[in-house]
Parts: sequence; C-alpha cells; structure tokens
Amino acid sequence: MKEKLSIVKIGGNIIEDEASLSAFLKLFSNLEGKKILVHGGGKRATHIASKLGVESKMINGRRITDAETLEVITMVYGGLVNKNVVAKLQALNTNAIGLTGADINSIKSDKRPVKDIDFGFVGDVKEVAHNSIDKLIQADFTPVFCAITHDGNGQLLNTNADTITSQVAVGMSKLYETSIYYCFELNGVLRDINDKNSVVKHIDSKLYNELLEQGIIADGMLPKLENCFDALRHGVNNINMGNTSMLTQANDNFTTITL
Ligand SMILES: Nc1ncnc2c1ncn2[C@@H]1O[C@H](COP(=O)(O)OP(=O)(O)O)[C@@H](O)[C@H]1O
Ligand SMILES: CC(=O)N[C@@H](CCC(=O)OP(=O)(O)O)C(=O)O
Repeated sequence: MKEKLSIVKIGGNIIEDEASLSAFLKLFSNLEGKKILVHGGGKRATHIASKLGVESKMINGRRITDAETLEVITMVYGGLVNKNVVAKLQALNTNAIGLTGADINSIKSDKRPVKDIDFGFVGDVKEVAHNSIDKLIQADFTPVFCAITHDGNGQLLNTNADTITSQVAVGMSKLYETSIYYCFELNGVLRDINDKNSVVKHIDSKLYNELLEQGIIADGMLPKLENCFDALRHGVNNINMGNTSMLTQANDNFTTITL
C-alpha cells in the first residue's frame, strides 16, 4: 500500500488575515504525516499592484498577466507571501522550503495560447517533477509552493493556485495515496451562500451538474470544482473543501468530493 501524502491549499482570504493565517499554520504544522502546502495570494497581489499603479483584471477567475503584472506577482507570491509563510512555519518547527515551479524544475507549464482572450503570462501546467519533489519530502522538508510556474525557457508564468494544487497532487499520486484539502474562509460548498450552515457534505459528478445548473456553484468555486474532478479522474484519492479546522479530527462539517 502507498504511503499517505496531504496537499493543503490556502487561499487569499486566509493569507490576508494575520490571525487566520497563524491559526492555520499551527494546524498545518501539527498535521501528521508527509505534506505539501500550496498558497495563493491573489488579493495581496491586487492590493500591491494598485499601490504601484498597476491595474488588475480577472477573467473567468484568472488574472490577465501582462509584463508589469508578472513582475508584481513574482514579488508578491514568490517573495512576500512565500517567504513569510516559510518563516512562520520554521517558527513552528516545520522545516519548510519555499518553491516556485522553476525551483528544482518542479512545475513546467505552457503559456496559455491566445484564443478569444489573451491572458498574457499565464501558464497551464504540463509537467510535475514528482520524483524531484519527493526528494525534498524524503529528506523531511515540507515544500511550500506559490502560484508561479515556468516554461523551461527562462519564462516565469502565473498559474492559479488551485490548479497548482490539483496538478501537484496528480503528479504525487504516482508515488503516494494523495488527499487534497482546499482551505478557504467558508465551511465548504454551501447550498445557500448566505447561510454558513448550509454545507453540502458530499458532492459527486451528478450532484455537481445539478448544483451547476441551479447556479449554486459560481465565481471562484467554478474553477475550484473543475480542478477537483480533473484531479480525481487522474489518480488523486481524496478531496476535501472547507475551513481550516477540517485539518483536525474535531470538525466533520466540510465538503468531500468524489467522482
Ligand atoms: N456554493 C458556494 N459555496 C461556497 N463558496 C462559493 C459558492 N459559490 C461561489 N463561491 C465562492 O467561491 C469562493 C472561493 O473560491 P476562491 O475565491 O477561489 O477562494 P480562495 O482563493 O480563497 O481559495 C468563496 O469565497 C465564495 O465567494
Ligand atoms: C492565473 C491566475 O489567476 N493566478 C492567480 C494566482 C494566485 C491565486 O490563485 O491566489 P488565490 O488562491 O488566493 O486566489 C492570480 O494571480 O490571482
């Protein structure tokens, strides 16, 4: 039987709130077994871009990334957010190593081809170096990925953090039994976005299509769930979505996704 590996993702709203981030990192540090962290930071990038006079534009949950925006996200994701998260994990005795997809050639992507929309320097993942990432894990380091990949020809590319999570999980599932935990500010996928207690505890493909038709799944949840089903079809074993306390045994109020 394969050993277990947890891939945990935190989104922008948790990163923005100092108390939530600290609480999350404590839970993550205490999580038993081998693990990887992936963080977003879209909100921080938008904030800092605006301070620098760079306008932010999102289409279908993806950031239009021109050359200036790429500079901002490289500084924010690869520097500010990633290094702070790593330092905080070190303070909790988790021996974290911060990475972009260029580091140890871990995640290669292709610049998204221009069709109706030119997303600019946005990358679609094509290759995850699962054996190289595993060398870090086997040496007892905890990889912390930000939302940046590279094309192998010296170009950094912006890649949605949910997609990095599912693609890294797919790659690592060649070696491990993989579980994804998408941590965000809500308790899970909600039937009524205004009622935090309306968590849909289990979503399979059939219910997913029903919720889509009813318009219950919208905005940031659309690409998130798309990524989930893609990951499940490609070898990932378990996917959970909810607030950070789902990393403890005490909370069973979150969403589990199956095929
Ligand atoms: N049915 C739903 N249940 C929960 N969240 C939903 C739902 N439909 C849309 N959303 C939105 O999806 C968002 C989460 O996705 P996203 O913005 O990508 O989060 P993050 O980047 O923080 O992980 C929530 O903040 C919420 O506004
Ligand atoms: C291409 C693309 O859209 N990349 C995202 C990467 C950051 C991210 O995914 O952050 P959250 O998880 O906090 O939303 C962006 O720049 O917003």
